[in-house]
Amino acid sequence: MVTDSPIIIALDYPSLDAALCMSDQLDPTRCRVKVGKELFTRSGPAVLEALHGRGFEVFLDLKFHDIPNTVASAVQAAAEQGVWMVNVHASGGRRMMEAAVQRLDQNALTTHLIAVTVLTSMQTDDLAELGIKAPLADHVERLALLAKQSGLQGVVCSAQESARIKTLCGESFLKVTPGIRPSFAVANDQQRTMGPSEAMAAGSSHLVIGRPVTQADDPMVALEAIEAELEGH
Ligand SMILES: O=c1ccn([C@@H]2O[C@H](COP(=O)(O)O)[C@@H](O)[C@H]2O)c(=O)[nH]1
Repeated sequence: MVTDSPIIIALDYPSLDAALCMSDQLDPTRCRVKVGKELFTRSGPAVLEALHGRGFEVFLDLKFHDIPNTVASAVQAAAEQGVWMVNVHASGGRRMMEAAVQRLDQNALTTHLIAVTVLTSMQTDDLAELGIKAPLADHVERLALLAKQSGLQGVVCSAQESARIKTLCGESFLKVTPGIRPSFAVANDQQRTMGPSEAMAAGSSHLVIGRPVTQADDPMVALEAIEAELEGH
């Protein structure tokens, strides 16, 4: 089932049952879902099968980061399971990203491949500790351009960087943005945040939303509030 909604709900749960309990309250015509490291490590490919069976398009957010051949094989494995989107870390470099793109092309796999720039939980000081002296926004832009030149379809970035990446990499280059925080939600461990409608106005193509919905007292009320805020975008 295909949706036009920019919303991707992060199913960060410790079991298949818990994730499916949430997904059974969601409508695949109104959002996509994201499977990350915790859920996939616990439930394996069964979760993808179960979500696909319910009609959801799935972003498999495993953020591969390894040598080119290993990443290309992992991306191929993900795509062969029918996921809508998969990702790698842009800091794995050009050869790694090109190998992943080439592997998808060689096998006629149409899964969207995007790259993580700088995690939305990080700030400039965190980069400085890693020896990266550039301002955070500059580093994000550098990695986004590298991802584009390597043939990827988009990046994971903070919505704070979406406008600049849109200018640099073009409108059709995907800007998938976690760290989305509606006014009723707390930041948790996110550092670079933005509200849903502000993020869309800034040029985000997709909004990744986890705890503001999944840990709300009533997840569906929280999701409807976000959808209402987004009406018109
Ligand atoms: O830079 C990144 C990359 C991925 N994520 C993931 O998105 C969700 C966000 O969940 P919230 O509960 O809305 O904070 C989560 O699965 C992260 O692993 C990210 O936050 N930042």
